[in-house]
Amino acid sequence: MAASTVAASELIKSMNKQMSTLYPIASCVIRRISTTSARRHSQSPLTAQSDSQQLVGVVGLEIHAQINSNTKLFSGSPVRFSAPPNSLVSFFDASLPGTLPVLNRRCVEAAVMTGLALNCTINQKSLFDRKHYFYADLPAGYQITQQRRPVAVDGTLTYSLLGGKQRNQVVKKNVHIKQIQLEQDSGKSLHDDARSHTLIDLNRAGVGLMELVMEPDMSCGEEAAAAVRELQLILQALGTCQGNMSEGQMRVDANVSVRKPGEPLGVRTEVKNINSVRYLARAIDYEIQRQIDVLQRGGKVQNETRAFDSKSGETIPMRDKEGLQDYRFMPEPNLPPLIVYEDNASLPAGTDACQAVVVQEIRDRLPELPGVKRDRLVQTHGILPEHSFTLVNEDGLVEYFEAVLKATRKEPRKVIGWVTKELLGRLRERDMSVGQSPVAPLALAELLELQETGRISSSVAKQVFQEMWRSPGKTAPQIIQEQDLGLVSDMAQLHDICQKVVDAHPDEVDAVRNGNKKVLNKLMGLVQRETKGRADPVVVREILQEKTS
Ligand SMILES: Nc1ncnc2c1ncn2[C@@H]1O[C@H](COP(=O)(O)OP(=O)(O)OP(=O)(O)O)[C@@H](O)[C@H]1O
Ligand SMILES: [Mg+2]
Ligand SMILES: [Mg+2]
Repeated sequence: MAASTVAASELIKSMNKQMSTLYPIASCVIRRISTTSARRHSQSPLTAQSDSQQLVGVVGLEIHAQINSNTKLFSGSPVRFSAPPNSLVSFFDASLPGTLPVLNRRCVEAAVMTGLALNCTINQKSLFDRKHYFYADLPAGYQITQQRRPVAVDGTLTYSLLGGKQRNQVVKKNVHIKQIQLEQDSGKSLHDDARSHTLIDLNRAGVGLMELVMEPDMSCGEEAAAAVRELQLILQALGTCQGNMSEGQMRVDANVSVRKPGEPLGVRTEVKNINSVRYLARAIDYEIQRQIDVLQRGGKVQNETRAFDSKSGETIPMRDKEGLQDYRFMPEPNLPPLIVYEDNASLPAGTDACQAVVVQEIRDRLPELPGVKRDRLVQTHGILPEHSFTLVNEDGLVEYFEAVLKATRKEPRKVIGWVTKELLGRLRERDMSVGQSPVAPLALAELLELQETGRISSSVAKQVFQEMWRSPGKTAPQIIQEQDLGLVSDMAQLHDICQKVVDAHPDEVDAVRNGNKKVLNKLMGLVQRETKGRADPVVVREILQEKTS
């Protein structure tokens, strides 16, 4: 109690001064890392070797996703990342006496939409509860959450891994979603090691979260990483959470245990607050191996909360022991049950439709989800499944690809290489988004069209693309004209160049005449060198064949 009382009183001062408050409390690890896509599924689930061969990992995740909303869950304070400390704090967020929660409809709609996208049952009536714990960054001494009856239950997340010998087979897996509950975020404690003090920032206090609780259906870090990555894409497609893990918009608690298949679940540990997909995979695999080692040495796994240390790659016990905590759950007295309606027809007479949450309206607004998008891309454009993953993984790339396709006759299977290698490769090198590409889709389409209709060779097309990248706004025809890169169409000139090459390489010509057709490619390369890649390879081959026959 003491800690939260101090936090609340000190906060008032800090709200006036717009500066952070100092408290001596437990340290807090803060990491900033970039989001990465799940790696390929190259290994089988972790298992113990030799003597206890059948011990396998069991993984269940709790994911806190920050709801993409302008204001907090129960107050009108704005939600913004990296604002000055304690500048986005209302009296309610600071838990001043006499303040009451007002539920943000946008947050409820986001949770319902997320539930629908994950095939959940939406509870027509859900309830809010108080969960008590005492940290300086939780000034009320409790968090409002949904323990007894959450807004959505019993769903499924389908995620994919790339497996098989050639790593291009899509393996689909399911993880059950136990529930999605609405709850408040806490503030942030930032430890100042030098002064042994902790700074409290309440900007995040009261921000709306969806906690998604998954059943323990996964068995290794790789699966968990793929599931979280898929969830991140789904939330981003829905717009219900921006999913930026490095900004803490998605934080994962990994519950891990090991057991022999068919036996009851083992004792779990909970690795808290992991904010990168890559670290999640590493933390889980480390934890599975650690538990196997403990059991193999005859020890027992403790039900405890752990943290992942990204430097050492290890999980380490945290000071608070989850098992000992009593949250003293109680119904939140200041909020009525949350009621949502299936459709407009089920609204009680006199209800203002604009104030109600109507499930059917939200269902009608569901966008195309990543899994559906990938299947559609493979089916309609005939591209490989792994290319559909690359496209969907990169924000805006599907739209870019399809805009190029619309404006060129080039086959999708040929366009995909340009988009995923030439374009995406360059964007990644420079850490740029698709929206920042200096080459617009129509400009790329124009270039590809010139190649498709035989006006330039494929090697020239690559040169031109490089130039378009370097000089934004310059079109392909402009560059081709300026640098005289168009195909050499003068047949007499081509014959002359080919003749020169043939005359200068009698040994190669003999080899071709003796049936070594590969040497013809060398001669073609020499002609291309002479023409700076501007000769039509089909025509050059014909001329050379004639001259070496
Ligand atoms: N033996 C187990 N091994 C691995 N995961 C487990 C095991 N038992 C439960 N889990 C997972 O642990 C998580 C439990 O989450 P839940 O929110 O229900 O409870 P909690 O962790 O006690 O609460 P809190 O929200 O306070 O962390 C679920 O994701 C579930 O799948
Ligand atoms: Mg939980
Ligand atoms: Mg938990």
